[in-house]
Amino acid sequence: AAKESVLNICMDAKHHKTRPGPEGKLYQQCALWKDNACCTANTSTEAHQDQSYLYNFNWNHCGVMPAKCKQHFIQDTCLYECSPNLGPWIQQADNSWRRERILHVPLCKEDCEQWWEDCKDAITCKENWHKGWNWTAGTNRCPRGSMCQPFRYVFPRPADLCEKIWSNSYKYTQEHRGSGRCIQMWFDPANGNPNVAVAKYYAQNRADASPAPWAALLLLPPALLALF
Ligand SMILES: Nc1nc(=O)c2nc(CNc3ccc(C(=O)N[C@@H](CCC(=O)O)C(=O)O)cc3)cnc2[nH]1
Repeated sequence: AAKESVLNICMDAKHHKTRPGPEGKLYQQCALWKDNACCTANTSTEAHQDQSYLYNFNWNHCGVMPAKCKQHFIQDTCLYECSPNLGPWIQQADNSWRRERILHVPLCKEDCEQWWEDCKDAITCKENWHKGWNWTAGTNRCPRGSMCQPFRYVFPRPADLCEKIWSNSYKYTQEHRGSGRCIQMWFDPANGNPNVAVAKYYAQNRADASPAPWAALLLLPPALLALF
């Protein structure tokens, strides 16, 4: 049976609403989620700021991030903050700033590859952007000993970028946009939100949603097991 409880929910994190709902207007790249969102209008605006109050996170820690790369980080922020379709991948988190996180969200191949393509010449000093920064100035700066290098050295393949940058929030997949088997960071809202069906699919087919056949053995009385 479908795990209905993971459909149409918001994670318990820093800026998420308690439950999803319509927002009327969401800012620019986050507008795709306006009919049903986990973010407020305010969060959607902040997602577009270079130094937003969301996490005081600085994209420009190794010089200015090119606009064509930054649009993917904005889109990632919109998906992370606004999507009500990430329920099947919500897990407990061990961070001070959130109680829940997303883990292994199957990202469409094209979305990951375009992100990498548009960012391969951008510069960073870290592979995991969640941890290990120097925050003494109030925003993230490169820690001592970490070198500013092009993304293509820090993240040799698209999968390295999509998976490692946010502690495995995403899983790189071979699934294509429109297949109904992967989450899209970008979509045309005129055709509805394609991630609704993807969440439904994975809610029904998750490994941990139905017991493995061998689990039935646990139900055998111990005495009967002793006979074998
Ligand atoms: N897809 C996606 N998944 C995410 O989990 C995600 N998370 C953020 C939030 N980003 C950040 C980055 C750094 C810190 C931070 O304060 N890091 C500290 C450690 C804090 C702690 O874990 O207690 C550091 O050491 O740098 C917080 C949130 C933004 N976009 C995301 N996008």
